[in-house]
Amino acid sequence: MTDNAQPLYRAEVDEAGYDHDGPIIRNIGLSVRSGERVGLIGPNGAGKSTLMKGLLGQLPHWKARIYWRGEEEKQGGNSDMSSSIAYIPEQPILYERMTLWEHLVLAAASIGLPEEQFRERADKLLKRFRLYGNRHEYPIKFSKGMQQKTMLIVGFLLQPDLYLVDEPFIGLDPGAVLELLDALEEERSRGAAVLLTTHVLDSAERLCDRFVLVHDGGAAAAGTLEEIRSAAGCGPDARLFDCFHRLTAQGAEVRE
Ligand SMILES: Nc1ncnc2c1ncn2[C@@H]1O[C@H](COP(=O)(O)OP(=O)(O)OP(=O)(O)O)[C@@H](O)[C@H]1O
Repeated sequence: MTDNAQPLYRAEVDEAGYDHDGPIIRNIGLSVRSGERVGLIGPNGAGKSTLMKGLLGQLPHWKARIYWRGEEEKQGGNSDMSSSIAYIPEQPILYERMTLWEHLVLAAASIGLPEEQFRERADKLLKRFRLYGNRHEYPIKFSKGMQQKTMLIVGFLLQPDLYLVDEPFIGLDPGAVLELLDALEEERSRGAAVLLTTHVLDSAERLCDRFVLVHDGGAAAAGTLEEIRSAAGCGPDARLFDCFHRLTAQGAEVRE
């Protein structure tokens, strides 16, 4: 590790899965600092979504320690962690009888966002993701990409300290991907941290400061692109894509 700043968020996961018999995830450690973007990458079925579900408290079997600003999170504790995290899911979660604008009003109310700030942020995001003209329509009737953008707008509206984002690039057109990368860059400048899962390795390489490569439920490598290259035995110009293929063919386990 080159940076000694304390992580905003750290998870040390011993075991995670859907029942006690066969954990899907074993021994993965990951951390995110303020202003940092960390990519969870790995082949289909490696365990990325399972890990994300665990971090969100949605798994039946979860043996892990979570630290927020250096303090271990205890169940029933009164830390500000949960109100400081926004989750942007891959499968949109939408209310059937609410317009896009009403989704935004509800999200803003959940964090007590003042009216003026709400309108300013909402208008900017709706224009940025080209849904301003659709704001009084029902997202349940939107295309998949428009629904994905709706989830992004709701997440960005909240301006949390940490974003957990599942497969943000799938379903977006190239213009929307560029807007997403720009929006994430702006959030980084504000100091927000991002932990995302993705298969889109060229966008991940462009965006992320560090990576955790999940393979067979463990971490096959973790670190900056340079560290991933070295773990994969790749040269200094190797793309993340090439390292990914080398490492998923090898399968050594590490703990960050
Ligand atoms: N609800 C579930 N119940 C039991 N097993 C599950 C469930 N969801 C996923 N799994 C299993 O957990 C393993 C990891 O799946 P997971 O969805 O976490 O992979 P992933 O890395 O996100 O894959 P992908 O890139 O294909 O989305 C797979 O073997 C899968 O069959």
